Amino acid sequence: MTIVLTPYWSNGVQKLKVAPQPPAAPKRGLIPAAFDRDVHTERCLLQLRSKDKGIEKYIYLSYLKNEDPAMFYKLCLEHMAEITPLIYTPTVGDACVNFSHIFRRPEGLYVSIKDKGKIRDVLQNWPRIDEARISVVTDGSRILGLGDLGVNGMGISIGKLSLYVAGAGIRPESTIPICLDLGTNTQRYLDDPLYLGLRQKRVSDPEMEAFMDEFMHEMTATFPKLMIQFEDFSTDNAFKYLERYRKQYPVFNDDIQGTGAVVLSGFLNAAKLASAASGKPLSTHRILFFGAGSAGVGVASQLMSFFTLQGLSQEEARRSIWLVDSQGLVYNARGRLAEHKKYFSRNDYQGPPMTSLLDIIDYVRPTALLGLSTITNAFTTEVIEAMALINPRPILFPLSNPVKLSECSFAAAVEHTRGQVLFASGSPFPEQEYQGKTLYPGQGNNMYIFPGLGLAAILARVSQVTDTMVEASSLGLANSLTDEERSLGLLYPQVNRIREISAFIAKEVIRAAQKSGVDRSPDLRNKSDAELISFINQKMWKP
Ligand SMILES: NC(=O)C1=CN([C@@H]2O[C@H](COP(=O)(O)OP(=O)(O)OC[C@H]3O[C@@H](n4cnc5c(N)ncnc54)[C@H](OP(=O)(O)O)[C@@H]3O)[C@@H](O)[C@H]2O)C=CC1
Ligand SMILES: CC(=O)C(=O)O
Ligand SMILES: [Mg+2]
Repeated sequence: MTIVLTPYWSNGVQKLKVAPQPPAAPKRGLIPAAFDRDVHTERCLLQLRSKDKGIEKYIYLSYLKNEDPAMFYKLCLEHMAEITPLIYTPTVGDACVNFSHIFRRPEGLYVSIKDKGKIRDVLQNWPRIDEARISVVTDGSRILGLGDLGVNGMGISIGKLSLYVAGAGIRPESTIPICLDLGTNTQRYLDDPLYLGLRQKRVSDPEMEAFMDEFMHEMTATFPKLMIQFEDFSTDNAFKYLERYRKQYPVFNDDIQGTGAVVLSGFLNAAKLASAASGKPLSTHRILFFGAGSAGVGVASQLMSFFTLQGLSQEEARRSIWLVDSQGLVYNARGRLAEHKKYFSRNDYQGPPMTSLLDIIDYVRPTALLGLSTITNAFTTEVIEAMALINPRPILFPLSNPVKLSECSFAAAVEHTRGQVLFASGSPFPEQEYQGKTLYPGQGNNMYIFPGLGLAAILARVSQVTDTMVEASSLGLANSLTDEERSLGLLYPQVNRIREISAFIAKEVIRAAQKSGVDRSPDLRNKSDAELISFINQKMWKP
């Protein structure tokens, strides 16, 4: 099927034309004599590879996506490991920072505080209302670890949705990237004549709240079959709006829940290998979080709820987790704490503030150190060596994005643990040779989770996203490692299998939705697992 998108900014007419199958042959003279679609795939790849800089490759791929979406997604699927870092982290970080400068043409929906009171009118301008199934919504206030990028955050919604299409076969015309323009507190953007957003500071909390209530209400009224992913909201708002809407609308927060799921999955696979080396069971793990924001606390909560399922009491599970923030170890006697840190705040430490990560490691003696802090190279040589001294196979997950903010590189982790590290990072690192052996880094990034989770939510037409669905996505991912991948010591499956993995995750999530009673596709209940997988595969859009 050929999809022809009429440029909707050109004449105010917004429509999608779906050409009948098979597409009409091109008119004579409009295509060169030797043009061949397969050869053209190679041509596009060569053009992409001829560019030196990541950002140039990003711009080329954006152009390709707009001009020839089928070719763009074909390249994504056939060269997933090469292209994902260009359309997503780390390159999407550069693209967002420079979004107003590299901007070519509008893509997605911009809803601003000036639209308050008439948000429905704005949403109704979307050209593909009936097809809309999934939206990634950001307010640009915490894009990756890069801070408040204002309306430039649109790049992250676009990037995540490209992965929905490539990774789970969501139809391209069913996706809506949205950036809410509520101002920005980043002065250099306010001063930049090319900046594309409103030139005002961020609105107050009550103003944002009223805006968000109207926005969510109108989204559901306009797009009744839409699933919403909240992305890269600043910490307080990430927690606040997830809690506010999660029982009312089909919505999830990728940074809290998607990250929780992906890290639990990698942790489980790492913990098996660590336990095999130490002889200690899963219940004895001690997990230190360096970074206690939306991602850190989201992951801590996910690990904790898994531990309780494994038979630990609530208190035992809570006590296996320590948080560190910009002020050091998080503990009750330290004084006033942000709401989201309170649950994991320690009540068993009374001393003076403990700020050095080395001291904290010495005190906690963690089996796993997880970085979600945005602090580049916070896992110094000494920190990595300290972890290796305590553990035969230390678990080190520097998860901050993009790659320049990673708490350590894979090379450093391998070198300072003498090849024993169990490693996953948020952005990709190259493999390493160590003593004649190739070691592979894991990529602990929510991109393994949200495509399958979102696809399941769409197919089962869920009314809400439950904790059990998120957990099912995590266990589905953990269980999708093949024997070959396990024998290579991988913690996550190879990304070129993403569609197969997404289908498996989607099946698990649909089953969890059915158990929770939040599904609204009764037909899927009668399908066997094999039938369900085959149904999911058949529903995936293929370029
Ligand atoms: N791999 C993945 O899939 C994902 C990765 N991430 C990455 O995680 C990172 C954090 O995201 P998020 O949690 O939303 O951001 P937040 O801003 O909510 O959290 C950052 C945390 O790091 C802490 N921190 C800052 N400076 C230091 C320091 N010097 N020492 C110790 N802790 C410090 C902050 O402390 P304080 O609370 O005191 O300010 C805060 O707790 C980002 O880089 C993001 O890209 C996020 C989601 C998914
Ligand atoms: C991966 C992701 O969601 C983040 O870094 O924010
Ligand atoms: Mg994010």
